[in-house]
Amino acid sequence: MGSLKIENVKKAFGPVEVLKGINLEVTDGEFVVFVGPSGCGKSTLLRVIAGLEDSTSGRVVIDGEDVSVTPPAKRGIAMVFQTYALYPHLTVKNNMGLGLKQASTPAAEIDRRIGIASSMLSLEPYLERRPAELSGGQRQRVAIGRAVVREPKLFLFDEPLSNLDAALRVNTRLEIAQLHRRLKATMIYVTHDQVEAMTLADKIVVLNAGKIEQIGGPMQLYNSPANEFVAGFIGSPKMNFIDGARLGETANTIGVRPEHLTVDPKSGAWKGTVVHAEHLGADTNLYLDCEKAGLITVRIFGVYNAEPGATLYATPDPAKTYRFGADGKVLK
Ligand SMILES: Nc1ncnc2c1ncn2[C@@H]1O[C@H](COP(=O)(O)OP(=O)(O)OP(=O)(O)O)[C@@H](O)[C@H]1O
Repeated sequence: MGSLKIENVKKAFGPVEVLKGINLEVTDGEFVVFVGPSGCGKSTLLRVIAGLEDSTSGRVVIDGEDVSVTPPAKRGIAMVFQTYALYPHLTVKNNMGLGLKQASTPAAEIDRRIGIASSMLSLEPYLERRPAELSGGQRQRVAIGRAVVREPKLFLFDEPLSNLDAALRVNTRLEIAQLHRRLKATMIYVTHDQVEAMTLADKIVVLNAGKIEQIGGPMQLYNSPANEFVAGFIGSPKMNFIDGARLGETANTIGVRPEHLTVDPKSGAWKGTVVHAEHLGADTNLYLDCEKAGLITVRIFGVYNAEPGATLYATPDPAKTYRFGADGKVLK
């Protein structure tokens, strides 16, 4: 079991309040991702759940038990850090087993659990190596393995892929997704990368300046963002925001995703000039400077040849256009 309830958690460092009243429920087996820009408080929230940081007020409840003042080691959690935090002088096997040994787990049980975890994470060939003899990706798998053997109620991941190169990040992301499916464990994962959030999460918590902007499944946030912040944060390239007044609209801002615009050289809603074309192979990002809408991004599936300076018309899909009020909230 591994449910979590966060009740009105606030955290201040001196006069600065970095968590401004967080409420959240995580059910057993869920994969929840905290995402938001740098400094929004996601790591602090994770550290409060882990007990590495005391909240200023509010409660953390794990499996129905208030653990707000319980020391980290007694909360039934295991944390995986960005920096791996492995002991350099210990072998992979001993790094993975150390926590269990310290908790006086019988040696046969430690071996059994290391066997299962190392097989899941393809670490069997490296058990006798030391961290310095491993690649970054392998080290992170050891850090994940060390969490797995503890059979925690909650797995906490703090930007675990940030130190890996792009290809390894994709591989390790896939491994974490498969691990979650196999273990059916509750996982809480912090990242500033919206792609990681979209690909891993059952539920995404979008944080901004110490507050939750929206909670929802990846597609819910993509299709029905509650406000301009979430609309701009989820999705890549970012949603285009256009001043409503420029388009003769009553809404303060009009939002349209680059993939929900089409282009035509002869006619369309917004006449523009090609500023730049990015050829990504599978698709093309066009940057258009439009008379009405200003500088916008259009994403076209496949290859599209457009010379800078050429005239193109962009047309938004009206069914996929968002309207925002002056307070940034989406208008229904
Ligand atoms: N120990 C501390 N003392 C004072 N301020 C802190 C401390 N830890 C974090 N902060 C501040 O709290 C805010 C939130 O930090 P936090 O690390 O939670 O953000 P984050 O969303 O995880 O950002 P990042 O993605 O950059 O890691 C930041 O402004 C940070 O400077």
